[in-house]
Amino acid sequence: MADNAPLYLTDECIRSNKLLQLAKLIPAIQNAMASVSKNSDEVIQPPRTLMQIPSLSGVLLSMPAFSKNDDALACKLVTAYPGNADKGLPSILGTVLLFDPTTGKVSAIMDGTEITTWRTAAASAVATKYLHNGTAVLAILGSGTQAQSHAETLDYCFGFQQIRIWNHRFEKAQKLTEELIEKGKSAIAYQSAEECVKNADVIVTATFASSPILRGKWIKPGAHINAVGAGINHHSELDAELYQTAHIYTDTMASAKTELKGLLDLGITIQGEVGDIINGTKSAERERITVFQSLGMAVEDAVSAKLIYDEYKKIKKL
Ligand SMILES: NC(=O)C1=CN([C@@H]2O[C@H](COP(=O)(O)OP(=O)(O)OC[C@H]3O[C@@H](n4cnc5c(N)ncnc54)[C@H](OP(=O)(O)O)[C@@H]3O)[C@@H](O)[C@H]2O)C=CC1
Ligand SMILES: O=C(O)C1=NCCCC1
Repeated sequence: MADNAPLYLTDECIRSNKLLQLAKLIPAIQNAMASVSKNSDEVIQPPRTLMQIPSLSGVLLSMPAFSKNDDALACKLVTAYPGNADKGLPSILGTVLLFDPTTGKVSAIMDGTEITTWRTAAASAVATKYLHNGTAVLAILGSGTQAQSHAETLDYCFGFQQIRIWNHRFEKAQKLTEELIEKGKSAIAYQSAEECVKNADVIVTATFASSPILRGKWIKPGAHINAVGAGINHHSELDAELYQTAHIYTDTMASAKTELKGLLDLGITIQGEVGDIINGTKSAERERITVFQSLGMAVEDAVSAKLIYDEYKKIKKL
């Protein structure tokens, strides 16, 4: 490889060299979320393009962003193909181009699945920190990649007494539960979503469900929900009653205007961005049911890619 050729970092390289560590990732994502909500030029992040391919049940998103504080300029191209599991592939596949911000030259090309997996869970951890009202019981609906990264990341941050897992196919809930138990966590698989979330403090929905899997009437007052999954829409996993009664925050209102149009058209109010709470420009009502409606932001990918690049150069002494 020529000296000035871009680095190529695969998901396996990122994993095996531990290039993306929660201890650094979570603060970086928190700063990025805060910056997005400041009226400044710290972050440039146009609304992403989201191209549906209905005949193949797939989606292709293009996500560019610049973070001045992190000196990170990147663009992620990412696909979501819910049917990929049958083909032995992750549902979410991505590639991130990281640029030298001063010249625009590509410095690294990275697989984007690890980045997407962990930065999404890190964003939920930040939202949970600012919106939750108790962290004894975590309930996760779904048992795929995001369910696993959320179990590990939220437990890393809050040390839950119990992690409950439900999946529409029970065997998969059992499998993730066993994996978590092997890692020393106190995990239980549930056959019923209602039983799984009963009295839970923090709930995660991370599925491709296109009709509600979580109902407002099942949830205790003050519970916090990280709604991560995007089936046909980003807001299909929770029922209308929940959206009508909860205080809802998102990561970026700029994307919410189009991607959550279905909710807004129902007259549902989005209180603001999690960054507003981090910045102290809005205050959370933790005693209410709160929802972090996660959309996913390009700047999260940019700062994650920069962390990986810097860590790789450090360990390889480049
Ligand atoms: N907000 C964000 O930033 C991001 C959001 N996402 C979204 O998170 C969700 C999960 O992604 P990921 O974990 O990578 O995907 P996986 O394919 O790894 O997991 C998907 C999970 O959803 C379950 N599932 C699939 N179809 C249905 C259904 N109709 N009803 C209920 N459950 C269903 C699967 O169960 P089984 O395998 O048994 O079918 C599995 O547990 C997706 O919607 C994805 O688009 C992903 C990345 C970033
Ligand atoms: O990377 C993201 O952000 C994604 N959001 C929605 C689903 C696909 C990936």
